[in-house]
Parts: sequence; C-alpha cells; structure tokens
Amino acid sequence: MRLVRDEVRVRVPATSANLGPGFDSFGLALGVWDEVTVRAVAGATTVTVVGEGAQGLPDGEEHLVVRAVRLGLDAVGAPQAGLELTCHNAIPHGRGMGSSAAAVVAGLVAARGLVSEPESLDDDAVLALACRLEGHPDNAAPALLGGATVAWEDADGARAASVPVAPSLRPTVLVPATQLLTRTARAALPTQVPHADGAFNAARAALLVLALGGRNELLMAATEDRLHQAYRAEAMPATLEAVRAMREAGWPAVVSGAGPSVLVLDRLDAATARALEQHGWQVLDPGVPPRGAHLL
Ligand SMILES: Nc1ncnc2c1ncn2[C@@H]1O[C@H](COP(=O)(O)OP(=O)(O)OP(=O)(O)O)[C@@H](O)[C@H]1O
Ligand SMILES: N[C@@H](CCO)C(=O)O
Repeated sequence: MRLVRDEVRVRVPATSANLGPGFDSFGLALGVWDEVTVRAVAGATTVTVVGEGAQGLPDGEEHLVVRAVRLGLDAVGAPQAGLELTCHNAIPHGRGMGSSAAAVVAGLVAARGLVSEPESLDDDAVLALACRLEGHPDNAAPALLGGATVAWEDADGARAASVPVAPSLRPTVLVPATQLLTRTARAALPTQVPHADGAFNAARAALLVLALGGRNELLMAATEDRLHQAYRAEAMPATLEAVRAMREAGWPAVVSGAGPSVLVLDRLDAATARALEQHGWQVLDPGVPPRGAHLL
C-alpha cells in the first residue's frame, strides 16, 4: 500500500448517543462539524487547533486525530510519515456530543483519503478501528454514516446499521458551560440492573425506531430510559433536572450521550428556547445530516 496524496481535508459531524433507551447502541448525527486538514510531510508531526480544544490538547503524536490516522495507515500496511494537522473544531468537548468519536473517525477517513487502495478502509473497517481506539460504536457509527444508527458488537467487532429518520425530525441540543468526561459518567453506572428494567428499555428502543421514522406520537414513550440516566444524576444534577422539567412540559428530552448536554427530539418554540438560554444553556438547532464524515 502506498500514500498517493500528500494532503486531505475531512469534515465530520457531532453526534448524540443513547437517545434515551438505546444505551451504547443508538446514535444520531448532528449538524455541527469539525474540519481537519492532514498533510503528509518529511518533518516531525505538528498540530494546530482552532476553536474547541485550542488550549490543552496534545500538539504532536498523542493528539487523538494523529493516533487515528496512524492506526488507519498501519491497519492497511501503508507507510507512516510526519503529519501536519490543522483542526477547525466546532464540536464542544466533554459535553456528550461525540467529540472524541468525531476526532477518531476524522483521522481514519483522512487515512483512507491518503492511501492507494481506499477500499481497504471501507466503512466497516473504519468503524471497527474507531472502536478499538475510542471504545464506543454508538457515537462513531453516526459520525461515519450520518443520520441515525444502531450499533452493536459481535465476535468480529463493531457493526452498525442505519435507521430511517423522518425529514420532520428537528432535534435541539441544550449545551451547558460545564464539561463531564465520559469515563466519569460511566463510573456512575452499576454493574447489574434489574431484569424488568432491561425489558422496559428493550420495548422503548424498539419504539424509538418507529418514532425516528415519523411516528411522532410515540416520541415521549420512545425516549424513556431506566438503564443509565438516573444513575448519572449525581454527576450532572442540572442535566437530569432539565430533562425532568422538559419532559413534564411535554418535550421528548434525554441526556445526550454521557452528558451533560440535553437532547430534545423536537424543535423548541422561541419562548422556551429563550428561557433556557436565560438559565445558561446554549440552545442549538443543528439538524440531522444524512451524510457523515467525508473528504472535501
Ligand atoms: N477534536 C479533538 N481532537 C483531539 N482530541 C479530542 C477531540 N475531541 C475530543 N478529544 C479528546 O476527547 C476528550 C473528550 O472525550 P469524551 O468522550 O469525554 O467526551 P465527548 O466525546 O465530547 O462526549 P460523548 O462521548 O459523551 O459524546 C477531550 O477531553 C479530548 O481529550
Ligand atoms: N453510550 C456512551 C456514550 C458516550 O460515549 C455512554 O453513555 O457512556
């Protein structure tokens, strides 16, 4: 395998995982995009970040996008090179909007763009590699494929299938100022859950497929969860309180990914959005891109 290009540019969307009952499996692409330019160079690896993460991210080999490019090149037997990265980041970090999965998917799609046989890094291969590096296919799948996805793992690794999304679905994301790392939110989960709660979530997750496809009257029931959100309340009390209040007012609100953002599977009216902004939430109306990460 050879490198056939010395520069590629990749766009990758934010994502929201879980969508309530689909813990570690459902995901939705959101129209907030990071853009990464990767150049293969003779010298040492350098990283320039503009926007989210401009301060505090590694600027060399430890940077997540660099690690993902290298993983992709190694996986197909392509030679490594020095890398010059420029990242224009819009996806907030540590907010439950899939920033780390986006970084990994961007690096792998960049590797696909650099090599002589890009088909050896097809979507199945990229998803499997993304999960080796980042762990969670529920964000990586919609970042790669766009739209809504269900991801699962079998003996061969991570797999994903797309779920039809009605054009009328207009999600809203409420983003707080504070961050919460996924590993902190996962540490709050129990090792076992009641059988009845498993059955409860299985029915809701099945309903969610219908609701995403346009059965809007099912959205409230389809976004109920007993497997993860309540367990995480102590780690993000304001988020769980916002979800509770929104649902009481009739909005299909859930914790976005591992939090602390809130995902509402509906478009808010202006007065509700204004009230939330006054309480410190940034209100996004990102849309659902039907296409995921791609080369520009
Ligand atoms: N674009 C990026 N470039 C490099 N590193 C990143 C990038 N985005 C995220 N990271 C790394 O991932 C960390 C955040 O990952 P984490 O999984 O905790 O949150 P998230 O991906 O934003 O949310 P979630 O997985 O719940 O949707 C950041 O602190 C940073 O170390
Ligand atoms: N399913 C994951 C999403 C975050 O990567 C979680 O809720 O922990």
